[in-house]
Amino acid sequence: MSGLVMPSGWFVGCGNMGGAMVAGWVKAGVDLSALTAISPSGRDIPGVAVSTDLPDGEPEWVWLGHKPYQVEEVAAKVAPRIGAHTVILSILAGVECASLRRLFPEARAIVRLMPNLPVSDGEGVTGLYSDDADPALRDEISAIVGKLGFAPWGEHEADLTAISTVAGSGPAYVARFIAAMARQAEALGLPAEIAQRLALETVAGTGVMARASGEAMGPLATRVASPGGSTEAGLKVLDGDAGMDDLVARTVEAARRRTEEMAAAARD
Ligand SMILES: NC(=O)C1=CN([C@@H]2O[C@H](COP(=O)(O)OP(=O)(O)OC[C@H]3O[C@@H](n4cnc5c(N)ncnc54)[C@H](OP(=O)(O)O)[C@@H]3O)[C@@H](O)[C@H]2O)C=CC1
Ligand SMILES: O=C(O)[C@@H]1CCC=N1
Repeated sequence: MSGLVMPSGWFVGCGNMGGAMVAGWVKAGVDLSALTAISPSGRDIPGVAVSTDLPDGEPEWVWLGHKPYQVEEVAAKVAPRIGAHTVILSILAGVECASLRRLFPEARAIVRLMPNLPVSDGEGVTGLYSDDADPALRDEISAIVGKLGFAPWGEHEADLTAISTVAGSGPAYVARFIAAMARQAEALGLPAEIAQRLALETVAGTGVMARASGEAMGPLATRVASPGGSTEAGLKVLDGDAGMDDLVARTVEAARRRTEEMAAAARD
């Protein structure tokens, strides 16, 4: 055990993302004995007690991990069960603090988090934001969420949109990039399994190396690309019109627009 104890409470909707957070805490040795995952299906969630209904007693922390469009329905059940000491911690994409405060008027504090899936291995990114959490609560939350990886607090609520559309969605984008690299390795004649593995190891290895050295991406790429060589020829395509920057800009903008739509839906 890490000595860290999760405050008593509920994780309401603990699916792909909530389950990844629980897995990360279990690996980090966080004591989850006071946490109950609320799962309508009652399916097993390794590392945490599961209930199909809200347990008795007033929770200290309530994590919201269901889908954003379910927030009104969930709040109708949860809000009457919380007290002035309860903290709401929401991972719902787009749903703003003001919307959560409207739905949970009694809560001690409203905290928004934007995690990503690698939290399951302590390698995640989790953006944090609150209008009303005091410094002691922020420190307590940072200690727990910091066990899942990099966990910066945003200065403005809009920072969470940036974190969501880049880091929250990021593992899906990176998965597409790895798959595209693997397809090309296969097209050049490698067996599918080797092609997949080399694409994955290339991305993972580059990340590990860059994190260890702190080297910026520009010089890193330059170290690979010999002048007049093959990488330079490849980079001219990636760096050209409608290349990587344009593709990523359009991708992130589409995610940002959808985040704004989800925020607007929850404001009603
Ligand atoms: N997936 C990701 O990478 C990220 C997701 N998020 C956010 O996390 C949230 C969940 O996404 P994700 O984990 O992918 O979705 P999932 O569908 O995997 O999980 C949602 C969970 O909600 C539970 N649920 C369904 N209906 C209700 C209800 N009425 N009351 C309580 N719980 C309910 C389900 O429980 P069961 O199946 O046990 O019945 C399900 O496991 C979303 O709000 C999303 O914006 C944020 C960052 C990244
Ligand atoms: O797709 C979504 O809406 C959420 C937000 C970031 C990752 N998944």
